[in-house]
Amino acid sequence: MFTFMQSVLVLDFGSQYTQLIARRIREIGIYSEIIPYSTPLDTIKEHKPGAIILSGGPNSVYGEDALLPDKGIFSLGVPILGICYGLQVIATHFGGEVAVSSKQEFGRAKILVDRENDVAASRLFSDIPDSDVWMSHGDKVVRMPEGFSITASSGNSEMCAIEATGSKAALKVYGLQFHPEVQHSLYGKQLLSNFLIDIAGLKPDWSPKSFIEHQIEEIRKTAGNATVICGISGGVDSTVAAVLVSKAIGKKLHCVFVNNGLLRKNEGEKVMSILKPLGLNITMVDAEEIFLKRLKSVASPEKKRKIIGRTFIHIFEEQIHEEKFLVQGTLYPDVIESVSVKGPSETIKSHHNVGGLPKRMKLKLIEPLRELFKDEVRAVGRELGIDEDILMRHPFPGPGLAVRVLGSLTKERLDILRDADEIFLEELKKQNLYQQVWQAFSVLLPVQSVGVMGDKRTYENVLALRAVESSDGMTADWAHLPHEFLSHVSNRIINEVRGINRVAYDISSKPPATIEWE
Ligand SMILES: Nc1ncnc2c1ncn2[C@@H]1O[C@H](COP(=O)(O)OP(=O)(O)OP(=O)(O)O)[C@@H](O)[C@H]1O
Ligand SMILES: O=c1[nH]c(=O)c2[nH+]cn([C@@H]3O[C@H](COP(=O)(O)O)[C@@H](O)[C@H]3O)c2[nH]1
Ligand SMILES: NC(=O)CC[C@H](N)C(=O)O
Ligand SMILES: [Mg+2]
Repeated sequence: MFTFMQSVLVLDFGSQYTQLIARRIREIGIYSEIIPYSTPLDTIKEHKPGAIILSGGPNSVYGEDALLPDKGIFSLGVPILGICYGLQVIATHFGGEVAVSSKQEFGRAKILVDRENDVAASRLFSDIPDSDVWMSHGDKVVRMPEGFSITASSGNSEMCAIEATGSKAALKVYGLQFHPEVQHSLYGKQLLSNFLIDIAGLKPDWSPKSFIEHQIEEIRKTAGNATVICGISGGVDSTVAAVLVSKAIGKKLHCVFVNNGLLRKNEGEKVMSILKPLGLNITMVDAEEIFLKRLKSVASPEKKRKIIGRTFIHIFEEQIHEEKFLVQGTLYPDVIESVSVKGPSETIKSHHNVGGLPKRMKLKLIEPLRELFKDEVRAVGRELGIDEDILMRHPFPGPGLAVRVLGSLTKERLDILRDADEIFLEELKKQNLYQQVWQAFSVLLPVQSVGVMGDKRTYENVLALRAVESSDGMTADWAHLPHEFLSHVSNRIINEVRGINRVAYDISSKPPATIEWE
């Protein structure tokens, strides 16, 4: 939590767009943080927010399952903007009424901005024309709260934008039925900027540089003189986290790179050599034998993940001497997935190698990137002077090739996959396609097929190639790689890799598929 930067708190009522709100705010250059809607007033006050945004959400304010924030937020004197469900919370709090609408509104709608002599009646709408916005609601305000005015309407909801005016104007409370955070709301970002900069008076001073300076200060305060351990994988997140922490505490940071036998071809040496110029204090631990021994004959994807998670812990434990803190490259989407609206009880996904780690080892966490998205982490990495070759690497999951050799693992099958995957990645780089996809890899299927090679019948493995386009890994589309390219890769793999006689290309999107196969 930053207390030294002007921040915006987004109270999460469970909207699918909550992350987008936080992101747009940071694009405007202002630091923002998402917290559960039920956060107590005292905690909210500790954040010293410069503005508060109430997100949308699936519930209805008049229903039994209505989610309501601490009422005290309306007396803090901090400007508040409610979006969709957030607007409905505001309307009912101030004595208005919300009811189910006879016409639901999903998708595009046009708003008419209330104006006097061509000037928007509300500062929120200054320089915003009548324009398209994105709606997603089934309820609407049917009676205005007293002291509020309508500042924009749409065909279906007359009270589409409202705000406290007259004697209540000093409250600085605003509500929007539509979603300014989605791209389809054409002037949405301008509107958020009007709220944050003009109305709340916040300064756009969030940048990778200011982020780094503040983090270094925070990390020094947290770690004091203690030594700190960091699991480093050669991936973007742990590398940026490690460099940032080492800038703060220097050689007191001890990085551990585990070769779990599930890495890509020559990855161990590659990682050690690309990390070398960073001057970090890194120990490479060769744990291939123990990982493969424990994974022997295990075919269930969940069992594999659990064994890998536990074994990572085991290896880290062996490396611990006097360390008190553990650095992790946790990113914002991970945090959001594990802090749901109903609080920590509803964890959606626990990361393979972090789950049990802190509690069991009594290590305290340092997670400097937990507010950022991947592209923001890359921007921070760039500011830290980390090489593009590291920053633009595709994500690689901790369980590695174990979840890409489907079914039982053997070293032989891992090696077949490694050889094929190297050809795929090498060709992507050669043809300048590597940077055009979000992630690309190969999967060895537990299926054999008949082929003919040199007039001889073969009965060998099938390999699937996977390449996806995505912005955060939460949703993804299969990458439409050129047919010529796929044909060339397929040819090379079948000719050069013993044990594969057929190559398939995965054309499933996420959802309903996932990016990895296991
Ligand atoms: N081989 C490894 N050795 C040590 N730590 C690891 C290893 N693989 C993963 N980790 C730890 O697990 C964390 C989560 O892995 P994850 O793959 O999400 O992140 P990353 O590898 O840092 O970045 P990227 O998502 O770009 O691959 C890492 O930040 C790192 O701390
Ligand atoms: O560090 C990780 N530990 C894991 O257990 C894990 N599982 C999936 N992934 C990566 O997350 C993204 C989304 O993957 P899925 O669509 O397969 O869930 C993709 O980028 C996957 O590679 C993982 N990363
Ligand atoms: N997207 C939302 O916030 C929806 C709010 C409320 N449940 C409605 O349907 O109007
Ligand atoms: Mg990784």
